[in-house]
Order: sequence, then structure tokens, then C-alpha cells
Amino acid sequence: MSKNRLVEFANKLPKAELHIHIEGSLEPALMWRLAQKHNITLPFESVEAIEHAYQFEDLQSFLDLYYQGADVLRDEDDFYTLMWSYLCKCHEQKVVHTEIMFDPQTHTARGIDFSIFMEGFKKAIAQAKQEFGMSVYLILSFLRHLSEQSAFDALYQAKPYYEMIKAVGLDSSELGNPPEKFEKVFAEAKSLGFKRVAHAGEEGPPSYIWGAIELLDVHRIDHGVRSSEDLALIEYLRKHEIPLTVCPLSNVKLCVVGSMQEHNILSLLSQGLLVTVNADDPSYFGGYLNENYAAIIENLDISERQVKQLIVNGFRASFLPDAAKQQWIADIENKSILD
Ligand code: HPA
Ligand SMILES: [Zn+2]
Repeated sequence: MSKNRLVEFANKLPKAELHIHIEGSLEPALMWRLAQKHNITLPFESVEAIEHAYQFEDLQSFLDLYYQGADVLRDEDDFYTLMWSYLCKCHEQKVVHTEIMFDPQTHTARGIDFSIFMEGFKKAIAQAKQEFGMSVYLILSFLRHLSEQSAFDALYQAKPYYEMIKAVGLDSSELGNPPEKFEKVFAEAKSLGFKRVAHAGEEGPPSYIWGAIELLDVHRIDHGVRSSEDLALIEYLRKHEIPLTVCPLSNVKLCVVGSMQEHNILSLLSQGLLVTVNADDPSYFGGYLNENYAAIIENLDISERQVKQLIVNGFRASFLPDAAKQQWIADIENKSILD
């Protein structure tokens, strides 16, 4: 089976995306346009210069640019355009369900009120539901380089929008900011009825993955690629079917792995883990969900069966109701590359 046909097959199947930061879908062209609109001077001379700056050596070197880029997002229409652009991309790439992280503290710290970004998101999401029939959930992500008190503030400021939010998450600089720092705020989020996810084992050690499971009581681990360093952890993740939302292009761009050929995604899958494929920050890392599938198909020895398994896993690991999950899974199982 040619790799091109497998890429086309993955492109056409309905997919779920579970690890995407909306601020990481800000394309250089939109960043440029919004900077002009708000009279903001960017430290770049052109859209091409922005693209050229996207060379990272680790997570922090990316985060520095990512937070700087988000500064062009100022009014409700900016947040609407950001969300609408991403949801249109989903529609183009046959992503039928998406669970999107947003970083409220990145905006409230700049004096932008919760209502500004939430109303913008709300309008775009309603439009995607209506025009594309997509399902969209939001994940409020706490920035782990800030204090737990700041996370509590974000959780409480979100109160008028709880209906729109499915889960809480934890992102930003991992090393030095272990899960235990956020144990209380995750317990509070749980008591308010939110599901929980956390970035762990991207740059941090396996002990951070254990911490996310045992102290934050997460349903999923975002990234988790360093779980391969701890056999007892692999066994636990397998037995308890705790999903990993793996982001292949992100891992290469942030030097978490040396190259795509060395990525351990198939090894984790073959050890029986509930592994999914995701884009993370598509505009910074060179592609949306289909480009992530293309990258693993082109660089790894992957079968049609494994591609289908990864796509099915996206729905299994989602927060969709069981009936909806089953419907999508049956639909995918019935499709063959020979159709
Ligand atoms: O990959 C990531 N890791 C941690 N924080 C992030 N915020 C956006 N993307 C990421
Ligand atoms: Zn992420």
C-alpha cells in the first residue's frame, strides 16, 4: 500500500482532535493583520519573518514566542476570527469533533476580560455547529508557571461560562512546575463537575505523569511520550485505559524527539496504550491534524490498521457521550482504503 494512499485515506476519515491550543492556531498572516488593526509594532518585518522565527530548541523557546504572538488578540472579533479560522480548518480536514484548550490567564493578565474571549469563541462555535454540524468542547487550561491562586482566580472568573466548558487542563512550562502545585485547584474543578486533563511527560519525567494521575485525577495525559521510560507506568496506563494525546510535529519542533523517524508513537500504540494523534499548536509547528497524520505515515512503518486505530482512539478518548463515540467508531471501522 503506497504511503500517499494511506495519507489520503487518513485525510478522508472523520477525526476527533483532543489536544489543540486555540492560541497556537494563530497563523502569522492573522497575527500580522491584527497587529496592524491595533497599531501594535511586532518585532518582525513581514509575515515571512514571523514564519522564519519559528525555530525552537525546547518548550520554553516556543512559549516565549507563543505568548508574545497572543498579544495581538485584543477584542471580541479577534477571538471570534481566531476560533472561526481553526474551525474552518477542522471542517476542511474532516475533524468532526474537537476539544480545544484556551489559556485565559494569557489574556486576563493583559487586562482582557473573560467576556471578551468567551463571547468571541461562543459565536464561532455556534456557527460551526450550525454550518458544519461539528461538536466542539472547550478546555480551560491553567498556566503552570503561574501560582495556584492565579489558577483559582481563572476558575472562578469563568463562572458565567461554565456551561461552555467541559474540562480543565494544565499547560505551559512543565519542568519545575509539577502537578502537585495544582492539586487543590483540580480538586475544586472536579467538585464543580469539570473533567480533567494535564500536560505531563512532554519535557517532564514520568513522575509528573504519575502525579497528574494520582494527584490531579486526570482523564487523559497530554503528550505523555516520556511514559516509555517507566514500565510500571506503561502497564498502569494500559490497564486503566488512560489516553495519551500525542502531538508528533510538536515533539519534533520542540526537540522532545530527535526526528520523526525516532518518534515512539507506534511503540506506545503497540504496547496497548490508548494513543491519539493531535496538532498541539498547528500554526507554530508546521501543520494541523492531517499534516500530523501525513508526517507519521511518511516517516514510520505504519499500517492501515494502525492508522484506523489511532483515529478510532481519538473518539474513544474524547469526552463525547458513549452513543456518539460508538457511531463514529462504527463509521470508521466500516471504511477501507480500497473503498
Ligand atoms: O506543548 C505545549 N506544552 C506546554 N504548554 C503549551 N502551551 C501550548 N502548547 C504547549
Ligand atoms: Zn499542548
